[in-house]
Amino acid sequence: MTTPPVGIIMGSQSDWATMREAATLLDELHIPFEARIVSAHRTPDRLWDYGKTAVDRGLQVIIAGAGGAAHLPGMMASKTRVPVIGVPVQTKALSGVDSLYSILQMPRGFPVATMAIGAAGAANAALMAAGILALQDAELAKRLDDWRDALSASIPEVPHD
Ligand SMILES: Nc1c(C(=O)O)ncn1[C@@H]1O[C@H](COP(=O)(O)O)[C@@H](O)[C@H]1O
Repeated sequence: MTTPPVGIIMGSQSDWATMREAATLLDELHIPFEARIVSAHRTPDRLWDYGKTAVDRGLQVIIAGAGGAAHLPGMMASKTRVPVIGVPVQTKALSGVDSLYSILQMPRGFPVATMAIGAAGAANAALMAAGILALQDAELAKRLDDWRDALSASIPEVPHD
């Protein structure tokens, strides 16, 4: 089976409600992806394998969502040079600021491109992945440009009730 260019990974099934936004957008843009539950804390061997094989499998971008002590995106960035886009999942206790800071403050050398907290961040992660892939794919570039134009065109010039 051929590996899709994008891997969406998340720390728990409970993150899927957020990460589904990324999946929906990738679908809209006709970008193949795989979705997996991988946790640095709960399934460290799975994280290790996923990161170790990412380049050879042909993954081009990894979107990683996690909440709370959100070490998954950073650990994945430690294990593979495939670009990792991090999505801080909103938490009940600390509103996702915990997730945001856990993902954002990577030490020099192992970056994670960190999005905003929650569903909008997940959607933007997909658009960021699309932008990266579009550098090498003219047809995708056209679909992404059209998607952006359609969004701009949908924004009204004046407010209404
Ligand atoms: N942050 C991480 C990691 C990790 O970073 O490896 N693994 C699970 N989790 C997070 O724990 C939260 C609660 O998980 P449960 O809902 O399963 O209790 C989730 O948001 C998940 O991302």
